[in-house]
Amino acid sequence: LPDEFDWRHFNAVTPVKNQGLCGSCWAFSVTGNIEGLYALKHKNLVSFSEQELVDCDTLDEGCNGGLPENAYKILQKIGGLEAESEYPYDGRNEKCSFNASKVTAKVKGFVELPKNETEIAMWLMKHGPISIGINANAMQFYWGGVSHPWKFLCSPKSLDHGVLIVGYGVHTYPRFNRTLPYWTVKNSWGESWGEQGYYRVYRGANTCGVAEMATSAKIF
Ligand SMILES: CCC[C@@H](/C=C/S(=O)(=O)c1ccccc1)NC(=O)[C@H](Cc1ccccc1)NC(=O)N1CCC(N2CCOCC2)CC1
Repeated sequence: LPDEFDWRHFNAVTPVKNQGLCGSCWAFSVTGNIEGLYALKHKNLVSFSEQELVDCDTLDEGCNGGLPENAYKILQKIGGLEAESEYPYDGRNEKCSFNASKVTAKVKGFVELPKNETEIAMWLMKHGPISIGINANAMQFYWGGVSHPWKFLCSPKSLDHGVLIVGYGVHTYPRFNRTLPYWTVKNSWGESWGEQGYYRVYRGANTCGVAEMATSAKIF
């Protein structure tokens, strides 16, 4: 396993987005995963529609929450995702205006990854960015660096946010002769949050439950 890897270096990640005052983090986690898969398979980075999921995913609850696995199931059923440009984001629950003829990314299923961070890193390198559930407790007061909260402050079993792993690396603190392995996580709270919209969290201890619900779509 190389020391670090980052899909942003391979044009497989769109710019950081902002979900606004809508609990649609789960939809951004899914579009980020499919954007990566699509970019790698079709050599074309397309921004995909979260609003389609908010409005049309009847298994989930739009701005009131959802789960990536439900989204993959619905996308497989209706056909797939339209581009952001075809179905732009409004950040509120609206009537579904899905148009099957405008589907760009066709979804054929999904996979649940093993709850093992080494296997997740290997899968990431081979296939692309991964949707995860995470406990966001340590994200609300995050200002940068490698987040490594104590377990009792960020239970791996209390997942409440959907985000996207785009890479991993090791941060060295030469002064203390310490190295901290981390995941690079794309959030959907805008570019002014965290490290230009990104969150680095300790890798190797299932911190905040990063390995609890790692999933990916399968696309044509
Ligand atoms: C009100 C919904 C808030 C939203 C994210 C909002 S948020 O703004 O990103 C944020 C997150 C954390 C702290 C502060 C702010 N959270 C979700 O959508 C989270 C995301 C998540 C949780 C666990 C694993 C993976 C992903 N999901 C959820 O909130 N839910 C999961 C699905 C559940 N449904 C119940 C009925 O049957 C169908 C499923 C509803 C609650």
